[in-house]
Parts: sequence; C-alpha cells; structure tokens
Amino acid sequence: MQTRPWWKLKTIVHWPFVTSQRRRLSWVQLAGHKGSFKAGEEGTILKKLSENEKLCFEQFRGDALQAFVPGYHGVVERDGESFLQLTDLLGNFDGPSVMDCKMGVRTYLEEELVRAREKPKMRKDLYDKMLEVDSQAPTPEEHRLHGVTKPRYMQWRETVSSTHTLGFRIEGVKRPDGTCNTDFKKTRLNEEVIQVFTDFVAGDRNIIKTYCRKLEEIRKALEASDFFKKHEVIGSSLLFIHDHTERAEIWLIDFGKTTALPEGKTLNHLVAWQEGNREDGYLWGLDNLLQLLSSLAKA
Ligand SMILES: Nc1ncnc2c1ncn2[C@@H]1O[C@H](COP(=O)(O)OP(=O)(O)OP(=O)(O)O)[C@@H](O)[C@H]1O
Ligand SMILES: O=P(O)(O)O[C@@H]1[C@H](O)[C@H](O)[C@@H](OP(=O)(O)O)[C@H](OP(=O)(O)O)[C@H]1O
Repeated sequence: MQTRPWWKLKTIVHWPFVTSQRRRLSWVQLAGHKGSFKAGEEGTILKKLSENEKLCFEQFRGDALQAFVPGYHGVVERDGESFLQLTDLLGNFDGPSVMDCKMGVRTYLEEELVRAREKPKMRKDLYDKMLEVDSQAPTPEEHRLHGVTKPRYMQWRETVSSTHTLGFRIEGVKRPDGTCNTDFKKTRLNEEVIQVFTDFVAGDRNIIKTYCRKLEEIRKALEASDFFKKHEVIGSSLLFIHDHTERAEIWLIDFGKTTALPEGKTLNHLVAWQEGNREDGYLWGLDNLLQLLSSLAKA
C-alpha cells in the first residue's frame, strides 16, 4: 500500500512566453533529476547536456525510431551551461494528461555494478529514500552504516515496483488539472498497474485503444531500428500524453544511459539479463505493457 501522501509535486515550469493568444502553458517534469530542464524557444524545452544523450539524438537521424523520439534541435548555451534543445512534446496539447513509464527490467548500467563492487560507496541519501518507502528494507548492516550502495538501491526499487516482474514501471502521472502524482514506488502488481492506467484515462477505452495501436507501431519501429539493435537501453521512458479530445501519443524519451554495444554485438531486448550479456528487457516490458493495455481495452 502507498504510505506517503498521494500528491507529491515534482517540478512545474511556467513557460515565460504565451504560446497562443488564448492560453499560457505550464510544462511539467514527472521524473528525473531536479534542475535538469529549462524553458526553450517556443515549442521546445532545454535539457542539461549529456554527451551520451546527444550522441543518441544524432544517431536517431534517419533511423526507424526518429518519428518516435522528440525532435532534436542541437545544443544551446544558457547562463554558461550547455543544453540539448528538444521539441516540447506537451506543446500542442490542451491540458494534457501525462504518464512516464520507465522501460526495461534493469535500471542501472553493468558498469555501475562493477564500480560499486570495486569501490563500494554507501550513500546516505539513497538509504533515506529507502527508509521513506519501507523502514524494514535496509539490512541490519545498512542500518548501522546509514547507507546503501547505488546498485543495491536500484535493485530494491526494481523489486518493489513492477520493473522486475513486468519490465516497466510507472514513474509519474500528471492529470488535466495540473496536479501530479509521483508516488508509485510500490506499484507492482498487474491489478495495481491496470488501476493506475484506468484512472489515467478516466475509463476512456478509445484512448486505451489508441495507446495500444501506438505501442504496436513503436514495437515495429523498434524491430526495424538499427540503433535499437546496437544499444543497451537503460532508464529510458515511454511518455504517454492525451487530452480531452481523445488525441493520444506515445514518445520514447531519456537516453542519458543508452549505451552503444561493442562493434558487432547486438541485443534482442527480450531474453533474461545475466551480468555480461547487457540485455535490458525493453521489448519484454513493451510486450507486457501492450498485453495489459489490450486487456483493459477489451474489459
Ligand atoms: N521532450 C519532452 N517534452 C515534454 N516533456 C518532457 C520531454 N522530455 C522530458 N520530459 C519530462 O521530463 C521528465 C524527465 O525527463 P527525462 O527522463 O528525460 O529526465 P532525466 O533527468 O534524464 O531523468 P532520469 O534521472 O530518470 O534519467 C519526463 O518524465 C517528462 O515529464
Ligand atoms: O527514482 P528514485 O528512487 O528517486 O531514484 C533515482 C532514479 O533511479 C534515477 O534514475 C537515478 O539516476 P540515474 O538514472 O541517472 O542513475 C538516481 O540516481 P542518483 O541518485 O545517483 O542520481 C536515483 O536516485
């Protein structure tokens, strides 16, 4: 059960410009690091530069996935910092509902595991976040040290949510009235995930059906994508967006931890992860998500 307050607002950026005569838009960040985003030119957002993510956006050009990722408009400087300029996916919606689903069966890189083993670093901030969700979760040793390692925290997050069992998890939801819920750390069971989606679409089956069609299109694009074959996709999300007109879109976002494989190596994104094989379970998660939403469309 959720023990923390239902409403936990993350970041709302009030855009400094009026996008139309009629309305002023608010942009919302449902997941990720605080302070990573800034308002961009009209219709765009700025995300703190990561060389890795920049490389991914450059490689999407001409790839089968290009139509499913935000438009990339290069790197810009603001106040001495560099940012990726990306299309604001909420820009053309009127009071959208938004959901961030983090994809894959694993949310950390293999190299993070190796680093943690070589040089274990006990983090108090992650121990505190763990305690906030479940005071019983840390081991006696972790309680004594007031710290947990990052892979231990990430693995625990995967098992208390649906990452481990379904290959995706819900990170956050924004409702049409602008309120947000990011308290899904313990949303794990199929019924719980289905309930969140039912609330998200306010029971509208047409929207669910459109989302199913979009997921099928995304699956086809992933199968055709050269980029997808050759990358380990970790910590990337699907962003679901719809509004009262029943317009609904799904986008692939967040490639900060999407990493190229060594020359000649490919992944199938379906088989189980074993340390060393670099599999991420992305397609397995997508299939599970599609199955859940299809059952909801028929219910
Ligand atoms: N192009 C976009 N258009 C609209 N909203 C976006 C866009 N990109 C990201 N967002 C919003 O910002 C949130 C965080 O994005 P993202 O996952 O890219 O950030 P991050 O800091 O890299 O996250 P993490 O720390 O999980 O890696 C998303 O959940 C979504 O709400
Ligand atoms: O969702 P939570 O419970 O708040 O946990 C965070 C989340 O898993 C982020 O994805 C991760 O950043 P990365 O994906 O960049 O690793 C961050 O690590 P960090 O604290 O080391 O930034 C975690 O603290």
